[in-house]
Amino acid sequence: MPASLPTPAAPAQDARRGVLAIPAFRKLWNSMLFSSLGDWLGLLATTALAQQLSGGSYATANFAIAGVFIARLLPAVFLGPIAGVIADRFDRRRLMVSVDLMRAGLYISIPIVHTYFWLYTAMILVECLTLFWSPAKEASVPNLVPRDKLENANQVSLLAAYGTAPIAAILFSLLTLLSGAIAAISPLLPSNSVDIALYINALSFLFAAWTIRGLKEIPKGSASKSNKDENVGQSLIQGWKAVSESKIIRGLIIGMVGAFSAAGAVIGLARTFVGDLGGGDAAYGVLFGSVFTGLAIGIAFGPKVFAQFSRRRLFGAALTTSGVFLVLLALISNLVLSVFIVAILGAFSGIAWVTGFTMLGMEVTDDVRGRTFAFVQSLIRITLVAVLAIAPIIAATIGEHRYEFQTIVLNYNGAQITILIAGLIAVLIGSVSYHQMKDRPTVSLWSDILAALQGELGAITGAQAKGIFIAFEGGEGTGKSTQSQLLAKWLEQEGETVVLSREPGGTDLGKDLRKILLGHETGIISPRAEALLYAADRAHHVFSVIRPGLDRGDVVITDRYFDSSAAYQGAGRVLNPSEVARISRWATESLYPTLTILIDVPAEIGLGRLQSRDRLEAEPTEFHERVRQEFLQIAMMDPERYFVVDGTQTVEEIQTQIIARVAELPALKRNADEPKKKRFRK
Ligand SMILES: Nc1ncnc2c1ncn2[C@@H]1O[C@H](COP(=O)(O)OP(=O)(O)OP(=O)(O)O)[C@@H](O)[C@H]1O
Ligand SMILES: Cc1cn([C@H]2C[C@H](O)[C@@H](COP(=O)(O)O)O2)c(=O)[nH]c1=O
Repeated sequence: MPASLPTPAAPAQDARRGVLAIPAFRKLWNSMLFSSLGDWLGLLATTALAQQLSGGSYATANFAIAGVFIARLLPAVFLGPIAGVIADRFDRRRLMVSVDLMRAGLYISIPIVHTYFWLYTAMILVECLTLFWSPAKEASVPNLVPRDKLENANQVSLLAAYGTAPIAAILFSLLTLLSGAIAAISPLLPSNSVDIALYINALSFLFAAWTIRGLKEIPKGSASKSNKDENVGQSLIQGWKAVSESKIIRGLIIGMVGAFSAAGAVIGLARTFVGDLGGGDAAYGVLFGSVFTGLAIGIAFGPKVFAQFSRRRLFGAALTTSGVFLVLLALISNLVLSVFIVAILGAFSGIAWVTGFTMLGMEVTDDVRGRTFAFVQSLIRITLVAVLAIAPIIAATIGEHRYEFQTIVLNYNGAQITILIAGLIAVLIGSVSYHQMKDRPTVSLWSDILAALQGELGAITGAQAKGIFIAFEGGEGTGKSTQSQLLAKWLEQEGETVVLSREPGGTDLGKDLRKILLGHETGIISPRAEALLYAADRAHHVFSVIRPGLDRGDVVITDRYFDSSAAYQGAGRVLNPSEVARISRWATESLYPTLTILIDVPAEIGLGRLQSRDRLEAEPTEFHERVRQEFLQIAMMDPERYFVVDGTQTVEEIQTQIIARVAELPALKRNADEPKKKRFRK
């Protein structure tokens, strides 16, 4: 126990506003906001233009739209990694201003030239330029924002990048509806909504150039060298080597690639799909906007709504649900319903997206995390290009079909059928992912969803810690103290710094609470008061011993933690274990152990090993048997985080099994020294 209390982390509530309060960053953010809005508008306009230029041919329209997406993605596949290195060699502010001016010029030229050739050429050039702009921007942010606000800066940057998509969609739809009125104001103004959108896009880049020009805070000269000098091929090979060892990561990547394939099919076919349903550019804008609105809702609220749900299950389940809605989208030929369906589809895709990336960050160890992300991103780009190229070919090959059943006439065109196939593939991949990563095999998905919505047991939501946190749990006399001491010794021999503590009583305050809680002289305490006293001990233990130890990178072992409360005060005292667990989650700010070792012994045997009995140990055997069953239930819910060991074996046998399990933990020094072995949680 440290002599003085650690300084608590500052509450993060105001952090997002904080970063935008920095004037230089706010200026850069404003420019990002406008150029992202313009960019989305440009994307909608160029796809609509591609369709206009097709002259009404179904096949040509599909290929033309796909061409726009491919033109936008292809440069990133080949030029992405090199562009970062080149950008680092130039003065960042000048580079960004020049790129913005050139992008503006290119967007102005598209409606003037008005040919397919120039549309694609301009798109490729814009993308190439953006590949130089983005690393220059990334490198500039740390110059404008203090280190501790970098994460918030990333959050608000993402908000600018994706949050503007639905606004652009609304704007595009409005432009389509108001283009006639705009042209009536003056003959000099363009009458075509696509042209207007492209000019607005150009203006947004001019605004960005003007803003960045005034950002004197960006230091002159070239940026420091980034670590992006691996090409896509190398990144793929290195990344695959790193991830191929883990079933979970494989499941995750299969799922993410599946999600992006389905998304690619929808994006690539959306314009023709809308056309098939009788909609025009305005409807396309609305549909596009509702996907992104759904996506934003999924990203923002999904993790909160499903906070108590196993992330692994959530990922597969969300992906499968998106697939189901994709199938519905293809089958229901109704434009209005489609808008709602794509919003829900987008929300579940958003949940899968955010859960997938969060898990990737959590499941992969620090030394290979960057590489794994680079691998996944390269794979996603390649998948998107492939799907955007293949989906329209399939749609065009299927062509337009009309089915008549007596009085009912059904029109199913290539776009719908391709979306249907994409939906079925998403359902299939989602189910594979779900089964690859499924935890808690004995708990049904439905009961898990219900429990999660009620805020029950089971999820891993706490902030990431640097060190390793191991908890020992079990009934009385099961051998927790014996085994935790033996494990601490073994870990120290392995070169780890170990903090061995216990509950109740791991702090000075806790020692006093322990006396109250376990002393016979205390007599009967109300079960709720008892639960709160244990929670108070735990809150202070986490705050002053466990968290600081983990922040230092130590291995923290605790003899009992929050499952004891769910078992003793919940099942033992017959309170609701879920409610008791909720108090513990609040007390610990959802700090979950990396691994919980449950030593299981029939209550009678454990009690028989004790020399004397304290206030709780003195409870009847039935009380302790309820406690034992609750522990077993909790462990069954999350078999990957719990290791249940039969405590009736000899001390040595138990110790060998515990060491074998702990030795697998990827964050142990011994595993970091042997990078080829056991890098991931299995
Ligand atoms: N595997 C075992 N077989 C037989 N006896 C054991 C075994 N492990 C521990 N013991 C003995 O049982 C008693 C209780 O062990 P220990 O204190 O390690 O258990 P505990 O789970 O921490 O108990 P409590 O919950 O009461 O603190 C001790 O006398 C210990 O020597
Ligand atoms: C943490 C915790 C503990 N208890 C009970 C379980 C035991 O009877 C004692 C602790 O004694 P030990 O010898 O240190 O195992 O307290 C509980 O009822 N609730 C809890 O949260």
